[in-house]
Amino acid sequence: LPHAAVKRQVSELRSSYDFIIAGGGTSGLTVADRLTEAFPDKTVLVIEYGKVEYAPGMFDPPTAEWGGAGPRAGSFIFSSLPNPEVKNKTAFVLAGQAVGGSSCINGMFFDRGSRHDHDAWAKVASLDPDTGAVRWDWDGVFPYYKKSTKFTDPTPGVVTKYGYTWDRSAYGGTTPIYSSFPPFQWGDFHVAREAWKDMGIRVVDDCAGGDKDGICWVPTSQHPVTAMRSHSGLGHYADVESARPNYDLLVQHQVTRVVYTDGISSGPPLVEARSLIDDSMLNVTAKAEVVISAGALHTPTILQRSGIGPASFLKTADIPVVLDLPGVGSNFQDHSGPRMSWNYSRPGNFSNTPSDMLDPAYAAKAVADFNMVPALGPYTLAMGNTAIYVSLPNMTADYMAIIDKMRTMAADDSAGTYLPADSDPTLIAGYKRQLSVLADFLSNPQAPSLEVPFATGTGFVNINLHPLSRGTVRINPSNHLAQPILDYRTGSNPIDFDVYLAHLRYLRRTFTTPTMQKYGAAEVAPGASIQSDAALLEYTKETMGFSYMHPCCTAAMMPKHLGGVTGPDLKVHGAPGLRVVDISVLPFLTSSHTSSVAYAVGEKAADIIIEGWRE
Ligand SMILES: Cc1cc2nc3c(=O)[nH]c(=O)nc-3n(C[C@H](O)[C@H](O)[C@H](O)COP(=O)(O)OP(=O)(O)OC[C@H]3O[C@@H](n4cnc5c(N)ncnc54)[C@H](O)[C@@H]3O)c2cc1C
Repeated sequence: LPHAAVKRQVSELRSSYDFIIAGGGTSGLTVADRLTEAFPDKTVLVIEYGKVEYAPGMFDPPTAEWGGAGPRAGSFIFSSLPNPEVKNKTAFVLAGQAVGGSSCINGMFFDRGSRHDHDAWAKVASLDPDTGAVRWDWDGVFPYYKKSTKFTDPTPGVVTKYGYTWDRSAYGGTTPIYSSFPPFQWGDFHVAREAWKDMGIRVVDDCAGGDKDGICWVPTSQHPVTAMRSHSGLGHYADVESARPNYDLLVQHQVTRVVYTDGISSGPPLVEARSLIDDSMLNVTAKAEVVISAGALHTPTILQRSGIGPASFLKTADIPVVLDLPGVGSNFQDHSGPRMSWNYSRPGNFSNTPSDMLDPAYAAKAVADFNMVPALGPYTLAMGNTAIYVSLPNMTADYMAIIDKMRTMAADDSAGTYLPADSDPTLIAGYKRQLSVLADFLSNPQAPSLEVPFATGTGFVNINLHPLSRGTVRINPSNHLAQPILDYRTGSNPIDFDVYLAHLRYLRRTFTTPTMQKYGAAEVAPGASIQSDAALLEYTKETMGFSYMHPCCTAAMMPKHLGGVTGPDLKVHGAPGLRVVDISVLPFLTSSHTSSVAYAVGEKAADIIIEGWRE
């Protein structure tokens, strides 16, 4: 690391910093990179729980067990509370614990939110562009999606082979967070795509430009030549090109609290951290601001330990209330959905398929191919590159029954009964606002409700992009420094089950398309015998994937009277000198995987902060 200082010892730290960033993950390092670049005379300290990993590709596919349970190094591993609505099952969730955060361990699927997500986000957050408010609608965020990644065209040979399409006008960034298409697809990559075309789903050249209802090729966050994972620990730290003596990183420290020494109006707060090596504590002073970027599962823990959160909960956890902010750790969401599978009675002669990786000779060649320059072979594929995004109106003629239920719930007093019992009235008001905006959103034929990604083989992952159930992330009252308690509450709003069923009924049509029938496709799960709503509901509960590793929204950007935690400038309501910049600030999930959103939030936040401090 020739240009950036890695601080491992407390004695190496400066006596104070201009900016302190709690969490060196996807968003946090984006902000650190931009601030140190914009202000060479101001110092920035990032305090990160995990380790710094020098070698690009530390978490790349060749080091992982093929087809295994996925990466574990550099991860927080969670098991949620049992879900009463879903047979008391628990969610298995990972989050990144390394310099680079979850971008070090994610599936590298690099799609973006749709324009309708961001326009709805701005509505929920009560942002009216005509009033001069910071814009988080599509026009306000699209430039930051563009800025946040460097896209490289695939080679002509690869384009001809797989038919990749893209729209150059959706890109244009130069920062070394790479986005590219892999030089490999499994032999059956075209089957699901063709079947979906049979169903009338439109083909979109590139979904990165905001319009993503259709079949899309989705780039991978990987280097265009080496196919190595591109993550923020590289692109916004180790690979930063210019010298940055003002950019310090303290690793293996847990930010425990922010402390307002002279009361809440005395910001910026001190930052208190604990060494994970010897348990010693330290305080660091921020002269300008503190930015919390610890991700959706840990940002609320830092706030709650600091006495910033729902007063009723803080009291039960024996934490003095510094600021009653009911939204901290509320509004917890993740993508979820049941799976489907089928088999073929006349399988195509596809060369090659994932089962070839069970052949040691093929697997060894795959590793050798990946290590070539340029990289080749199956390991360049990460988790796949194709997906459909489908709206409710394009899925079922009955969609208005779902929308009407949402509108009724948003308008009457029942909404609160679907939130945790101790929810503050402001949270209920905010939830009603969300239901109302999401009802408009989901009735829009261009706004996706279902995503099916990674479609090769004989199984589908069905993602409900906009679940209505809301959970909580709270510190463990009996051990504040332990990992937080995740209460997913999946299915606590019963309308979600209507949506899962609509998705299943729609998607099972895939198996009867001419393309699938050419190979003798037959549905295995749910299976031909599972037809009634009751049977499908039972199937859904049995096979539900609770988390597609996109936890979000636990410090939502909404007004305080609607249960929000941050304003459009990412400042925590009522807490001077303190911002949250990470995936926690989303009011609700975007129609996408979330790393691109975390980068875009980081880029936009950095511009807001720079603007505020430019002399
Ligand atoms: C297994 C997995 C697969 C995924 N697959 C995809 C995918 O294919 N495509 C996609 O777009 N998205 C995917 N995601 C989601 C995406 O990567 C995340 O939403 C995004 O990276 C989150 O960014 P963030 O900045 O909010 O948090 P993170 O990047 O997680 O950063 C938070 C950082 O804070 C640190 N931290 C936590 N607590 C403290 C503390 N108290 N003190 C100091 N530091 C702390 C953590 O160690 C971490 O480095 C996946 C996520 C996971 C975990």
